[in-house]
Amino acid sequence: MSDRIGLTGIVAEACHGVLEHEKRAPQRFVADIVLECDLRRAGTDDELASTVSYADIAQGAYAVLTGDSVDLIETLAERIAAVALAPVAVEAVEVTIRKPQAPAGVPFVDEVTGGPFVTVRREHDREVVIALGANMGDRAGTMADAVRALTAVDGLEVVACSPLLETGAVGGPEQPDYLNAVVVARSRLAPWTLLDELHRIERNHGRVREVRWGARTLDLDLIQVGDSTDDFDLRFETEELTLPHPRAHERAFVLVPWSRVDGTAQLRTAAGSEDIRELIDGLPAAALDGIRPGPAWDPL
Ligand SMILES: Nc1ncnc2c1ncn2[C@@H]1O[C@H](COP(=O)(O)OP(=O)(O)OP(=O)(O)O)[C@@H](O)[C@H]1O
Ligand SMILES: Nc1nc2c(c(=O)[nH]1)N=C(CO)CN2
Repeated sequence: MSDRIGLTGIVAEACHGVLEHEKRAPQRFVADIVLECDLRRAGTDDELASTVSYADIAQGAYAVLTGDSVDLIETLAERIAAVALAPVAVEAVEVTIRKPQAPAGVPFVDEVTGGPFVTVRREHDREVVIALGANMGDRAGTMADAVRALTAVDGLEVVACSPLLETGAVGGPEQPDYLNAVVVARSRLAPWTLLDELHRIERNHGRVREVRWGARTLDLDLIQVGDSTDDFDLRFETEELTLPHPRAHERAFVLVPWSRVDGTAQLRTAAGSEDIRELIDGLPAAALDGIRPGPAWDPL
């Protein structure tokens, strides 16, 4: 993503360094931070929640610079990168730490821009679970095309894909059976950017939204974003996007293919993290009745 938010020249006097006297006599440290994020949404809705508060990042970085004394500017850069990467909108960060008064045995050009520096770049790599469904047209062909389209999304790396399962339609009007599958991927993208990509792929496959839960050429749902160790980006509730998907826990056509691609997966429900195998075991027998193997495929 080429959109960026920058903070240059955050300056603090602090006691970081390897040498004994650096631990006692404060010297200057300067941090420059570049956040890579998709700013299209914020540019349209004018909402702070769609972007990152640069003041929060600046204060977080300053707290690291003035916090615990460390030996290396690498450590400062790593800690500030972790702070800057935390907001859900941020895809990647670049952090530069300068030490313009460093005791290096040589003069530097000035006391702000000279001296040694380190730059680190870190990007998000969150697990993403995507459910696919189709019950109109060439279902298997469309599903395979959709997986290929997912592999072509910049910032999304498809890791594994479940077998195709044939499932009876749940809810909505009378309609043909579905093919369903689940893809597990990793991504640096913000969840709303991912949703935009899913909608684009749906549109390219003739998806129209007329009847709720009606028949469709292709349906791509974002089931969950983030790993179980994350705690800042797992839950997301806006008008256009709810994460984890609010109906995933009760849908055999999502849970069963997901369990085929990741048998130990957990879904974060309102009740906490739940083993998807336990969720499947808790479904009424009727929910599992209509699920059977679909055609063989190898879309990756
Ligand atoms: N986690 C999510 N994944 C996909 N769409 C979501 C999600 N959360 C909210 N939505 C919103 O739901 C809207 C309707 O999506 P869609 O047409 O795929 O619904 P559906 O498949 O008929 O029903 P369901 O939402 O029960 O799966 C989308 O426009 C999207 O903005
Ligand atoms: N079997 C099956 N039933 C559904 C499906 C689906 O993918 N498979 N999707 C729905 C809305 O997303 C509603 N009902």
